[in-house]
Amino acid sequence: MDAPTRLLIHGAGGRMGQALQRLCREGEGCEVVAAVSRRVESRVVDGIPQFAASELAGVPEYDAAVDFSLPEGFDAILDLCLQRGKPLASGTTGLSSGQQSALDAAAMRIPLVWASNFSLGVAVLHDLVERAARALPGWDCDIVEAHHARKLDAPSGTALTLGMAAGEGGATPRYASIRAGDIVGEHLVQFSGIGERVELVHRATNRDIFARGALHAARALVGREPGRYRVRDLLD
Ligand SMILES: NC(=O)C1=CN([C@@H]2O[C@H](COP(=O)(O)OP(=O)(O)OC[C@H]3O[C@@H](n4cnc5c(N)ncnc54)[C@H](OP(=O)(O)O)[C@@H]3O)[C@@H](O)[C@H]2O)C=CC1
Ligand SMILES: O=C(O)C1=N[C@H](C(=O)O)C[C@H](O)C1
Repeated sequence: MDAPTRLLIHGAGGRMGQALQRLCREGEGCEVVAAVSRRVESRVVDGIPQFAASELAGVPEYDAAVDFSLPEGFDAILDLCLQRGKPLASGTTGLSSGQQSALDAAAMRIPLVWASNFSLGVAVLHDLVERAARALPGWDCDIVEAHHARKLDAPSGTALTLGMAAGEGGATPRYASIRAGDIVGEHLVQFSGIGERVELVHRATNRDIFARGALHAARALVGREPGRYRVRDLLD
């Protein structure tokens, strides 16, 4: 059997970080060697070593990093992966255009993937949206996304990426955001013509779909040439 992939999880104390740590404890072929959050209360939780963001430079050796933090924490994990020459799988949304450019530059030196949504369903939805936009020229295109009340960025990263797919197909999307309750993540892309409407919808009901996708991507990056990979490049 292959040795488990040694992972650094950045943003470990958050909703996604907790899901990632639980899945790694349950299997997934990964061992978490460092769980990094803004602040830590205990040095070890369920056998996983915990580090504060201020201690990032001192984390132990790892094979790949998985980042689900916030834009203000993103630069530090990208820098660490560059210094150590290690792959990075990031799902942090709300990044600035400068941070996206930094990802492009880093991809000359390390293998990395950034995805606004690591679910398989949304990967398929991108293609459907582009195809619908191409087939329905002149129709109105609206993207409505709904997330839990604590989500900070709007529109969601997924909505913006779906908007780019619609744009590739020639549409000019408008965005609307709902922040309510504990909604995991829902995206509706609506094309409206005269007398008819096409609706493409994805509903996430569990964060494990994102976490599994990111863990798979992180493992798949190990040993690859430097480059900016897409989720679909890393599917089996
Ligand atoms: N691409 C995808 O498939 C998905 C992307 N996301 C995105 O992932 C990100 C995280 O989401 P979620 O888990 O819900 O958010 P949370 O707010 O629950 O968690 C954020 C985590 O990041 C940590 N953090 C914040 N600032 C820093 C920093 N400066 N340095 C290090 N760590 C920091 C927080 O630390 P502390 O615990 O100490 O506060 C916390 O652990 C968001 O951008 C979200 O949009 C979410 C789901 C799926
Ligand atoms: O913050 C979240 O929760 C999510 N964020 C991502 C986004 O901004 O699109 C992906 C998913 O929808 C959940």
